[in-house]
Amino acid sequence: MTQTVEGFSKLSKSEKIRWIATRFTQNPEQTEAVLRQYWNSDEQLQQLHDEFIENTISNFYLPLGVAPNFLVDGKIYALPMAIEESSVVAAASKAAKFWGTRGGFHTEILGTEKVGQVHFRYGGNPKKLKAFITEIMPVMMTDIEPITRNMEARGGGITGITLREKTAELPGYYQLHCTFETKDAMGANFINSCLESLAQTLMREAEKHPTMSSDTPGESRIEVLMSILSNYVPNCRVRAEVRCPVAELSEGNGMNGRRFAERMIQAIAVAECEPYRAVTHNKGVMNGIDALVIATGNDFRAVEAGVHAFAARSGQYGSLTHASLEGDEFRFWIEIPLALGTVGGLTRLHPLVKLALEILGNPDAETLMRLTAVAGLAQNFAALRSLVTVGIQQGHMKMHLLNILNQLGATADEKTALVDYFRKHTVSHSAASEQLELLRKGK
Ligand SMILES: CC(C)(COP(=O)([O-])OP(=O)([O-])OC[C@H]1O[C@@H](n2cnc3c(N)ncnc32)[C@H](O)[C@@H]1OP(=O)([O-])[O-])[C@@H](O)C(=O)NCCC(=O)NCCSC(=O)C[C@@](C)(O)CC(=O)[O-]
Ligand SMILES: NC(=O)C1=CN([C@@H]2O[C@H](COP(=O)(O)OP(=O)(O)OC[C@H]3O[C@@H](n4cnc5c(N)ncnc54)[C@H](O)[C@@H]3O)[C@@H](O)[C@H]2O)C=CC1
Repeated sequence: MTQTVEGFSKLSKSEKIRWIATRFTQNPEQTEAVLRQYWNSDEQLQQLHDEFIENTISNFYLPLGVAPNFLVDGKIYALPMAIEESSVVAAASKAAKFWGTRGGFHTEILGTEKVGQVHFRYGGNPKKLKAFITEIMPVMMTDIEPITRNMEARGGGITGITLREKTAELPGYYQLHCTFETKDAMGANFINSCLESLAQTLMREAEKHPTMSSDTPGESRIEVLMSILSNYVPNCRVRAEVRCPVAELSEGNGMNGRRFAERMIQAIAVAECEPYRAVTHNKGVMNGIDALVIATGNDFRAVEAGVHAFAARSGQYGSLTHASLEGDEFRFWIEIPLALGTVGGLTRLHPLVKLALEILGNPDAETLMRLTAVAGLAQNFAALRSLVTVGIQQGHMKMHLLNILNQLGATADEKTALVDYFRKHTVSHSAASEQLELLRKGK
């Protein structure tokens, strides 16, 4: 049976499922049953989900958890988190509880500037190009006005357009480097529409212009390659911080507060100079960030790409979080670029996203940036706190126990008994398997 297909996109949903099930799975009836099991019983709702993407055959569930007790800038929040990994929500909750009694999290928006670029080639005199761009700038702004009008009314729009010569990096390569304010939208579609308008004007005017036109009639010497936003947004940045006297750090850490603070700072110093550690350190930060980004219907690929580029901005990939100990005061903070939206994309469409935003008090984009940075900082604090004290496995495996028992096919009663047993014993896959066997043998 052939495993390639022409016109798959034109098949009905049932036909797509049948085609996939019969060609790629052992038991097509069971495959169809599993896929249908995850359909929503409300047909309209299912259709909404089907239409989010293309070739939809089912829904892919992720658990939605909630981490309560986040005191951020004097206000209490419960953070909705969509994530598949056990212990992340518990860790965030524990960190929130800890800092809630120590003044909470303090945040600051350091900028909201988004970026997009028109990449083009030009083989002529750079001075002539500069003069030409200056000359056509008013035309560009007039042409783009229908796209920017509404955003400007909200206080946003294009904030800058500069010609950048990049011929040292790549022969003939120039760009229009543009900056934007997109208010409560992440802004990808707005920015891309603006850039494509700028590119069209650039090409059109170059064809007409005596110094820019090529020898071939109807062609210009400027050739636009592509127009696209950048997901690197170092000036759309937020800072979140916690601080307290070292004496207040000892609680629950099993060690003197100053020693704990010093070990935290050392752990960050390791992540600053050792990329193998920095990647895992930042993965822990992203546990919190991605979970909130996904729950609020934002683009986690965009956030991930931008954050890691920022972590490598010095040329060496390093820690996203930082800590200091000045006198008796311990400070722990994160500075992170985040282009997020509370309008646009799926934010007003997906019922669970709408609910997640409601739980957060229907924040504007800046507030969501603040809360997301806090989620990353809290997560990193929880992970480092475990790492520099008892180790990660104790808490993580405690949370992972139910997954292990489910994998082993434990019944509800067996799970209750073994959760109780492992309150006082170290969890591992083999220990869980052994104890389940003993339980079943009645020992
Ligand atoms: C896992 C804990 C929280 C246990 O911590 P614990 O001290 O055993 O928890 P506890 O039972 O004493 O409870 C204290 C609080 O923790 C929370 N908590 C506790 N249990 C639950 C639960 N079942 N459900 C929800 N919340 C829970 C909750 O806030 C609770 O307060 P309460 O609700 O009772 O008032 C702790 O050990 C911890 O924070 N560990 C860190 C876990 C972690 O970072 N996981 C991420 C996955 S590992 C990874 O991917 C990243 C990493 C580690 O590699 C990054 C890096 O290397 O930097
Ligand atoms: N490289 C990337 O990151 C790319 C991402 N995308 C996708 O684009 C989507 C995000 O694009 P957006 O333009 O944000 O969404 P969108 O296209 O849904 O537009 C948001 C629109 O909402 C309107 N709006 C209403 N109230 C507003 C307010 N208070 N502030 C700002 N705008 C307001 C504006 O017209 C704005 O353009 C995401 O789904 C993302 O995955 C698309 C292309 C590339």
